[in-house]
Amino acid sequence: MSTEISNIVLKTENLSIGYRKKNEQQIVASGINIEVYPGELVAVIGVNGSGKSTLLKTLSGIIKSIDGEVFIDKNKLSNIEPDKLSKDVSLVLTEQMLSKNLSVIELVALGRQPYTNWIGRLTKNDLKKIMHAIQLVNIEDIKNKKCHELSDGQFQKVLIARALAQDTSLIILDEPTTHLDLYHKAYVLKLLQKLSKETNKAILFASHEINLALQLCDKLLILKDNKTLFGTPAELIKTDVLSNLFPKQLIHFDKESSSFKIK
Ligand SMILES: Nc1ncnc2c1ncn2[C@@H]1O[C@H](COP(=O)(O)OP(=O)(O)OP(=O)(O)O)[C@@H](O)[C@H]1O
Repeated sequence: MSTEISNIVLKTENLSIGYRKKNEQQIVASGINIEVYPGELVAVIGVNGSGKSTLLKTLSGIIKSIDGEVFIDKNKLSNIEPDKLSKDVSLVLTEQMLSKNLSVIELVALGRQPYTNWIGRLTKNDLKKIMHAIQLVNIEDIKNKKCHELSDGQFQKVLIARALAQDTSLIILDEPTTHLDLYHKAYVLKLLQKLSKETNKAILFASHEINLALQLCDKLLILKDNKTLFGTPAELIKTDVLSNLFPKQLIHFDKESSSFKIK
């Protein structure tokens, strides 16, 4: 086994995702085979309803897969205890059920929950990790503000800092650029790219920002009509998957500029 293979953070084998209702199965996507290594930034791309959120929920253990396997740090996801999983994977969801009455530093500190004792006392090491996470996303100037005082872009950075404070090898984010303007979309995705390289964490996110993802990500997973394709931007551009992603009468993929254009 090569060193690279032995370092794999996330791997899926013939994964099928979807929902079970009584005796019925609704398969959303199948044949998902991905491999994500430390320091890689990976985007999950697909039209509305293609299964991006379902996949992220499956990879983070919120819902069970229909078939196939997920491995996190080479352990079968189904065998990982919840306590251990919260030290392996951090999850950033768009609609956070969090009290926005918390200050920024208090919210980032929640990332240390898997490590603190039952009264939640923070050790010196916890405080060090919290301050380091705040520095990494460059939010020192707002650390004492209440979360309800923040813009959507600032709040997204705080959620990313909380995931960093959780100190997991894998960070999963569901649509981290929702509600952001073009500058802040690019800023947040560029920040994720920088963090993946600086911290050597694997970062996987679902997004509709395909042009940005093609420029910034190491690999992309495309979900389309229950099928999936995984590869580097260069590999995917060589195939027809991008040209066929949207109805051609409105949007086409320009191979020369590696971006989507409106007709
Ligand atoms: N709890 C659920 N039970 C049954 N089916 C669901 C459930 N949640 C989602 N679905 C269905 O699964 C499919 C994929 O939904 P999902 O939310 O994963 O797509 P998505 O790619 O994240 O969409 P969007 O881009 O709109 O956020 C859709 O057909 C949706 O209706």
